[in-house]
Amino acid sequence: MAGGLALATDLATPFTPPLTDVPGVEPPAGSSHIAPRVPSSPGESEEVMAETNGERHAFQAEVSKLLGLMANSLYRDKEIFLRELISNASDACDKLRYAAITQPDLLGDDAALAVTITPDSKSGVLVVADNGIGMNREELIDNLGTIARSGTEAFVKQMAESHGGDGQDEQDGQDGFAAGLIGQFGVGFYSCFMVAKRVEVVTRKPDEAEGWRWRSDGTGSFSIAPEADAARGTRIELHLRKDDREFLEPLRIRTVVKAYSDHIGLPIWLENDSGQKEMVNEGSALWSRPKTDIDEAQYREFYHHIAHMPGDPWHTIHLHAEGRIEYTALLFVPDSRPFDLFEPIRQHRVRLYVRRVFITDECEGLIPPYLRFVRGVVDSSDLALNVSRETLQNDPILAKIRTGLEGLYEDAEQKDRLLPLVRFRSTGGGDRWLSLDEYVDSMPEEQEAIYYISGEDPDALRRSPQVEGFRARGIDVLLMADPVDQFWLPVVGAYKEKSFRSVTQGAADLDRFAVRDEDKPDETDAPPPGEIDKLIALVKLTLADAVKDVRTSERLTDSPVCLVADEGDLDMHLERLLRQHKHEVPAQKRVLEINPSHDLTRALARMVGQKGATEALEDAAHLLMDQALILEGEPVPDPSAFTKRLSGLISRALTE
Ligand SMILES: Nc1ncnc2c1ncn2[C@@H]1O[C@H](COP(=O)(O)OP(=O)(O)OP(=O)(O)O)[C@@H](O)[C@H]1O
Repeated sequence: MAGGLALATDLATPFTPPLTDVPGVEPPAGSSHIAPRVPSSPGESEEVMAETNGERHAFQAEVSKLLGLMANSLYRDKEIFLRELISNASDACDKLRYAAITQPDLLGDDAALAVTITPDSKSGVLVVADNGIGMNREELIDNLGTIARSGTEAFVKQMAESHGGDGQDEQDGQDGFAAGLIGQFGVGFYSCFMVAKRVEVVTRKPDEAEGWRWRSDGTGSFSIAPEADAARGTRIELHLRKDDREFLEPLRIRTVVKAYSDHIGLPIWLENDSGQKEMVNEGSALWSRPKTDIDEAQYREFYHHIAHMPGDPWHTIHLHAEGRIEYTALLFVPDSRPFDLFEPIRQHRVRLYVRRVFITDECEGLIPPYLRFVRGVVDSSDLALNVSRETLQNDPILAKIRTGLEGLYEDAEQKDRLLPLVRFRSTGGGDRWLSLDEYVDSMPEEQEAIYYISGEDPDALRRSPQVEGFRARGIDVLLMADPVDQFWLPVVGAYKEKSFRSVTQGAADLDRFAVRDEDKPDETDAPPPGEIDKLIALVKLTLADAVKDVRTSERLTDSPVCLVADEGDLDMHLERLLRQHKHEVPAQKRVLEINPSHDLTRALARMVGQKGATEALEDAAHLLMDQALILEGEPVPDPSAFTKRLSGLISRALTE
């Protein structure tokens, strides 16, 4: 999937060269901006070419790929294209309504913002029009030529990551994967190519005299030309394919609007041939309706509209706060992890409205960063409509709303309420998810800390050498396998006065816990303690700068060695995580711990001081270190030396 990977990394870059910049396409004489005819496929492309005398632009490569997918889609819920167009139209009206707060002239004598759907069965054209904010030439190129939309970007990324990247199997319709995702994510404007062989967009901004017409047949390029007499807003004309003309039937349109767009807070009109209009949606913002009037399907649709997430809401919170301040919040907890959870800006995605007028979806501080997976809207009756987006963060009313949102949305002060809700797996708990209370209640009396081990894979963590000694003493260790664990643990520090302690860091302090009988080492064969100390000294000398220290271990029962971080040093898993995220981390030296009861250690200890054993012991010291690295999933620094030493050791053992 070579193409797929490139696709995933390039998505954020808007790239829409005029076709004159595309290699192999010569501009016509005397013109630098009027692009030539594009080598086109027969049929519809020819038709567009003949009509068009505007500039021609190539779609960003990812868009072309997406369009190919759309055009060949066997996706049965094609109707979602209408949801996407209505959603865009409604956003465009929201934007104009907001702009008109400070510039009322923008609305002129057309203040009734609405979406109008007009089917024309004779020409086979379906029009979805709004009288919203419109687009100028540059916006048209940026918005309808590249992928800038977060949801669509995530869709293409998933497609690229899960497949061969050329999208071929999806295009063949053999695979339900992409089709499923189209419905879940919604792929915005481009989804109209599922039903249209050609799309024309006529648009004008409220404060500009010049309008524009964008056209494309969805096969690699689009054209843009000035349009005289364009009405304010945006009018999308879909030249439907023969097989998709069902979307011209009023009954079909009504049903689709009702199913997907009923919650939209402005009227959606259906206009018939004789110009009569009927409103086909409820027309009031969903969150402003009483809870009892809303069913689950409506909440679900609103979630899809607002969240651009696959799946359904896992939990819905709809609250009207009354009293000193009034606001409504409709918030959703998604049922899967949002794709942008680890973006560095940690921006939340809750939209702020003031009395049904959309203000911003970037209101810093409305939701704390750690709850940025929450989706939804907050609508306040108390904020001033002309509140500036820049000063919002310091607004005292907003501060009250912030604390009022279920009370959970305050940072550190809320940790005592949040921590009891968190569940963990543990070394002793099998598949069970433990609460911290359960863990603390079952701790042996002498245990003072909550032990945990962090890494990527819970099963691998269970098998880690560092937990052996804890298991042997009946001490449960929590498995922290989520990357985010590394970040909250140092901040939270303790629960019910028991500090969190990594078992891969610092001294284990296990001698006050009794080892279970079945795990007790056989002491009959143990070398005198002095010999182990000599071995430790030899290993330390041999490994020199490669380790911070070498010491005997209490943590190990079955494995001969393990690595741990020294007290106060960076946790080994956190170090790896930071490196993966391209953070500069100074090289950390680790402590090598050796199991004094292991047969191998005992055998080596007995060799110390024997004549001619030094070379074999030095090889063994390196091999012990390499083993410990392998157990940590770390690369061995010198693989060829490792192989040589190992082969030497095996052949010596075999020939002796
Ligand atoms: N009817 C419209 N009026 C004005 N601008 C529009 C309209 N339709 C689309 N656009 C512009 O085109 C952009 C791309 O639209 P698309 O549907 O592909 O994604 P999107 O709506 O931006 O996605 P998201 O809702 O995640 O932001 C929009 O962000 C908007 O700027």
